[in-house]
Amino acid sequence: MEQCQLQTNIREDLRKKLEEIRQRVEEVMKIMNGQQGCMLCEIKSIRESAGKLEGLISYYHFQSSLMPYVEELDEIAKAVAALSEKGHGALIVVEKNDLLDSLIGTCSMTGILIGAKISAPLLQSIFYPGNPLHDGAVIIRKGQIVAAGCVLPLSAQKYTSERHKIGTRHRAALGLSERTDALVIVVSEETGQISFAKDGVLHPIDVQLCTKLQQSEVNHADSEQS
Ligand SMILES: Nc1ncnc2c1ncn2[C@@H]1O[C@H](COP(=O)(O)OP(=O)(O)OP(=O)(O)O)[C@@H](O)[C@H]1O
Repeated sequence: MEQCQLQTNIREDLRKKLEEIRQRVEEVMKIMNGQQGCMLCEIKSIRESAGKLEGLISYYHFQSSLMPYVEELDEIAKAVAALSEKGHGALIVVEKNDLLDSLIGTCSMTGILIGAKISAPLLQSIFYPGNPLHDGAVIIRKGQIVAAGCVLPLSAQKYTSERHKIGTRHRAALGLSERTDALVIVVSEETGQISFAKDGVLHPIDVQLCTKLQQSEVNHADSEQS
């Protein structure tokens, strides 16, 4: 994982969530030692808190791995948060050092060249259901949406590490991330879950939570300045 400096409020939130988990683990230990209580309920809470923690850390990891390659991270985050809220499926590839020409336009039988500046409204319209380009992946290179409707190689993996069965959109994200250093963002049409695939691993992320946190960081900085 890249070295990253955590924003103060994100670090605070991580600390709170870890503390919540620690307290729950202590409760489970007490129940094991004879104290009255519901062990299953405590375990369920630990799982929920760990899931939230994973979503937050994943988002931070997502941000820090993309920052050197795209300046318009906020536009991408806004677009995926909106797509997730509306239940519109999406697949967005951010090219890093490995060139993805073989997937794009003239070098491929699929994919339509676009060549437009990255913007949240454009990404949302591309993945609007029924739009001729909504199937397949968008490819982002150096601040531009270079192509849409691109077909990615599928991974042979059919399950995530939690043994959840995954469909072809997620397998396409994994497939490209297994073969190149690209980071691939997926929004599930079925669940609205936002994930990213990197180095052959799929990580769920909590964009809404982090958007709120970033907003409160900006407000906090503004109020400190005034
Ligand atoms: N090889 C591929 N390259 C790019 N996009 C693909 C590829 N295979 C499937 N897709 C996209 O995924 C869509 C089908 O998603 P499917 O429901 O099978 O997968 P899923 O992982 O369960 O996703 P969701 O959670 O959104 O339903 C297709 O309509 C297409 O847009």
